[in-house]
Amino acid sequence: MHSAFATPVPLNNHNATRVNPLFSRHCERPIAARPSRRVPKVPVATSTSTPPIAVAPLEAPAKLDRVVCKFGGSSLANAERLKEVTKLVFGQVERSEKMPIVVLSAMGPTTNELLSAGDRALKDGVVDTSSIRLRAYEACDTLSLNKQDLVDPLLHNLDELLVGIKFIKELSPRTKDYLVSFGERLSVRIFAAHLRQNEGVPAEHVDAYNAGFVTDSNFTRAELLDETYTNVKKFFDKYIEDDHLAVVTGFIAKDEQGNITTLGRGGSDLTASTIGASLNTSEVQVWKDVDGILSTDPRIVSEAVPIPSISFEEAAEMAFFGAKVLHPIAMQPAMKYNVPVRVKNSYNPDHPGTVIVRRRDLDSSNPVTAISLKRNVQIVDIVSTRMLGASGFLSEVFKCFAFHGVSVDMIATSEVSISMTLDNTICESETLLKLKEDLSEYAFVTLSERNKAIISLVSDSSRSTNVVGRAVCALDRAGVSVLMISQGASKFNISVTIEAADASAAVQAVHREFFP
Ligand SMILES: Nc1ncnc2c1ncn2[C@@H]1O[C@H](COP(=O)(O)OP(=O)(O)O)[C@@H](O)[C@H]1O
Ligand SMILES: N[C@@H](CC(=O)OP(=O)(O)O)C(=O)O
Repeated sequence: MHSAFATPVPLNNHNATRVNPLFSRHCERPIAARPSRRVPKVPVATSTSTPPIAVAPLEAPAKLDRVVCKFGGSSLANAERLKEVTKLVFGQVERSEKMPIVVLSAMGPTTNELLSAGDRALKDGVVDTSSIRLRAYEACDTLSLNKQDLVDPLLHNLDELLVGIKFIKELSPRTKDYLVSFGERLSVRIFAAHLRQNEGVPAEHVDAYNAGFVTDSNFTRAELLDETYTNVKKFFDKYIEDDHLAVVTGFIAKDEQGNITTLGRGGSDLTASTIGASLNTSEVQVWKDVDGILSTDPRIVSEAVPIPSISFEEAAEMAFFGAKVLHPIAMQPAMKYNVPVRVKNSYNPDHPGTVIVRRRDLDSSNPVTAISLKRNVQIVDIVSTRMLGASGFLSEVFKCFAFHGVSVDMIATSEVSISMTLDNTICESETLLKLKEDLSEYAFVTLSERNKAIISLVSDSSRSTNVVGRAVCALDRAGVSVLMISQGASKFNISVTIEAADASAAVQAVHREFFP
């Protein structure tokens, strides 16, 4: 992800900003400095949080009476699950007598298996697609579908690709995107054929790039180009007119040269919200294996509770700051066109789940909506007496980050130092070393180990009184040391950097405090 700092950011001493690069690539804007409240011994920051997004005017055009339903890998583990998903799709048809648009991810762990198969071909010279083939065959056999026509051509291409990787000994990001695209391309073919042959539904599979999904060439985390919206609208208008059911691949697209790209892990959520926004549908449903968005990661806190409703901004903050439940960018189109997103459980469809809507539609009294955790974080400390009273110093620092394409999550400044956190899952160590070398020309720079974590308390400004104090006390009682604190100017998010070793204990302690 790219830095938001192409525009110089003026900051005074003791002022700070946290940068959320969610929307950075197309939205380079100055970030206002805000006065901070200090907590002793800890660098404290106020920060802008998710940048404001233009929302649709109140008198927006009437909604299209259609639902986009996205089913993730966890809802599509096997043929039995596909049958359950069929019932959920029919539920939509019954409700509105209109065909929904269905977006599918790859079945179960297929994406991870494809990546492992690529690695094995590259490193061990072994071409093994057995687990992927087995899952696709099992689904076809159980649903009485003709696997020779339906999946064999794709599986044959996949084998050829892996043989190519084995011999050329190359697995570039471009090849990786082509490789993982087989997962979604297989699932939509199987599900559409099942709806057609077993249920008599006029269903067709659609590879998203044929529906107009076009991205830049930033393979493995490509960004959608603006024309996608008009392309997609044009493409689906025909399906809506004919009332046919489209089963669309999530996650994948093509760049302008015609190479297959992907939208980053979990990108099917973004495919669904982009279709919803393009057509201005009444709702986008994202079906998972949990009862909606929970107050925190249920794998860390088993008592995590479902959140009935949450704002777009809060959901975006949660996703950006580590909650794996939604793709970080998926809220962007839905927010822009005010399309409600409902997160539901395909294993417990009667549960209302979580609805993600505009802020003003919400009604909640808890000061904290949710807690998320981001691991693999690294702290950069930049110390220089040149900061004292000097204008332009920070702009030089941020230009360096922009030049190396490194984005920053949190920032805190004092008279002579800046501390920032970086997300290591998207930073090559080589890039960081070059950045450090450049920054060292005018400051003393230290780079911590990748052993930090950020806990983010997602909250709404009107409800966030004393959240910082309570969170810090809860951490203190749990014996967790705080390294940095940042509170967004929009107060959607209060973030605390800690040692990764303390991460689970910290989340549990803070969750106990706010969700007793
Ligand atoms: N705050 C949270 N709320 C709900 N689920 C969460 C949260 N944080 C992490 N998760 C995890 O996200 C998973 C669902 O996301 P994901 O696996 O991407 O679903 P899918 O593949 O179906 O799209 C859940 O099984 C849960 O373990
Ligand atoms: N299959 C892709 C895209 C995706 O969105 O998957 P899921 O919906 O299962 O999170 C992935 O695993 O990243």
